[in-house]
Amino acid sequence: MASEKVSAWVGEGTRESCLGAAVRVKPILYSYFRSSCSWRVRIALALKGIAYDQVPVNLLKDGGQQLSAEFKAVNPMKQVPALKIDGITLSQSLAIIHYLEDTRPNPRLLPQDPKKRAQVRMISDHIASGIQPLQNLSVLKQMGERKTEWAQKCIASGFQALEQVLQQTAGRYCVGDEVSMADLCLVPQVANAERFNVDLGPYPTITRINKALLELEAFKVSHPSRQPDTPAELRA
Ligand SMILES: O=C(O)/C=C\C(=O)CC(=O)CC(=O)O
Repeated sequence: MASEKVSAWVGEGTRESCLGAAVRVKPILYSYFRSSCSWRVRIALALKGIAYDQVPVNLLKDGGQQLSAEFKAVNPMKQVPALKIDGITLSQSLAIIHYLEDTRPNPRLLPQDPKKRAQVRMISDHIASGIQPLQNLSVLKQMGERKTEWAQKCIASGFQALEQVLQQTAGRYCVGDEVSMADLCLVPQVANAERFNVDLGPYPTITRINKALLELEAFKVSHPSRQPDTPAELRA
């Protein structure tokens, strides 16, 4: 955390102007460049054209800045992302994305058709609850030398199911031809798979959709290689 950003840690979503009226201030995203859950939210903010400030929280430095008393005051769950917006602080990436969808509906990230909507939520939950938490930093720390093998196993098993599901739901993207919340979950999870050297050969649909999504500007600007806290050696 850069010292000039400290004020952001205690800032509210709104401030009083000199005339006393509440003025909407830019949302503040607490993020870590390589956190897949933070990336989901960065994509949503980019797609919806929401300007925001970023406060980097380094998950490795100082024993993990997310565990500091300072950050715990922002998010008692001690995880990124957290988003200060409209006077409240939200955490949990899917809850944040749902709030953005409810308050800033364009472009929509959930299809109108109830069946497609359910499929988007099904895929999002499968990744956000069924894959990513099993290979999260806190779990991998417990796995010691088996860390990579464990991460590969969890991701591969989740991707086997996902590949089958996508063969039924996908068009150009995860569900039909519209970018949805499911796509915001897919791309960061594929990046984690690549990081842990998971063989993506058995998942042609996942690979094809990931490639198509990475061509979109919102996925590019939010990419871990282009964040304020991306180390020089990992910059694009
Ligand atoms: O630089 C690091 O190694 C620390 C943490 C991460 O990558 C983020 C995660 O915990 C994994 C994830 O978002 O799925």
